[in-house]
Amino acid sequence: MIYTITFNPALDYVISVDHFEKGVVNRVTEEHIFCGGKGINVSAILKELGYESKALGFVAGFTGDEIVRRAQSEYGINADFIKVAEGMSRINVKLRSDEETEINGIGPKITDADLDKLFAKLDEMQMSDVLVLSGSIPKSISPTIYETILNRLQDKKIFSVVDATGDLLVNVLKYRPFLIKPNNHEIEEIFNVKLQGEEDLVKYAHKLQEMGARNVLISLAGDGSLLVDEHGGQHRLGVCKGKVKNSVGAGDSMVAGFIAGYLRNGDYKEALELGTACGGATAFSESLAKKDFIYENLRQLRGEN
Ligand SMILES: Nc1ncnc2c1ncn2[C@@H]1O[C@H](COP(=O)(O)OP(=O)(O)O)[C@@H](O)[C@H]1O
Ligand SMILES: O=P(O)(O)OC[C@H]1O[C@](O)(COP(=O)(O)O)[C@@H](O)[C@@H]1O
Repeated sequence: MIYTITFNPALDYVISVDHFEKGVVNRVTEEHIFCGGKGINVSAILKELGYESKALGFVAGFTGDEIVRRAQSEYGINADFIKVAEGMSRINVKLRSDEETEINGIGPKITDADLDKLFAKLDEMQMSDVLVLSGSIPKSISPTIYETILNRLQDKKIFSVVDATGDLLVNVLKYRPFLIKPNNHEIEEIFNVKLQGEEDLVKYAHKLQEMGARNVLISLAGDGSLLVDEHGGQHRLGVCKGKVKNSVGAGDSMVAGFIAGYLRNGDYKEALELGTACGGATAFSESLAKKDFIYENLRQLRGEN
């Protein structure tokens, strides 16, 4: 079974404004609301690819109810969220204008008793299950929570996938996650450097492996991605061709596609190609990508069209 955890799900409020200006009233020309949060997005794309998963995490308030409703009705995923008493789930604003700007909210208060309920669900995990830990965590939780979870599951020999930023990511590397997927900006933040080219990408991927990661997938938005696999293989791939509509969720889609591609027969090239097709298909869609469009992008990427 595949489990995803979204500690801080959100309603993504995606708005378009012509030439956004600070300090004045801006009028929205287009608006959409989607159910979001990294783990939920991963579960949604896995479902498109034919893989069931259990989407775990915490929700609160009316926004939390709406997140669960949409996760089930729009994505058809098995949403097993814990409802917490205080606060509300986030509304994350995604502003599309001359530049893309994101404003991500804080999230509800999660108590130790709430966390215990999550641990009880995780205790059901079996050997070879996949656990996807992705996204930020609400301020009310200790920043060591990802470590706590992986430490707790250490003896179960699960495959863990971590898509998070800063210390949240760095501190779990000692648990040898199967896959991490930082983007280039996150690498720069972690190592406090400015990446200077392809050689630097390989260099920092190797550093992350030395720190414990097994497979490192660095995503580069419109410039594609680099995978350094645990056997030392380097795979550099470009992107699918298309017109970008909304790149929110492209990274999560790539993670889902990579997992599904890998689960098919353990082949890294296939995993990276399917991840790239999912990332591209989401970037070229108004919301998360649908199955047919993902496979259309995969065929285009492989030159089969
Ligand atoms: N503009 C784009 N054109 C084509 N593919 C894209 C585009 N943006 C993202 N993708 C695909 O999605 C993947 C993940 O996107 P990225 O923006 O790097 O992730 P994140 O959202 O985590 O920062 C990229 O490696 C690429 O394959
Ligand atoms: O938990 P974080 O880091 O605040 O990110 C949450 C946001 O990331 C998303 O999951 C999209 O992530 P990506 O664009 O990186 O795939 C949104 O749905 C959500 O608003």
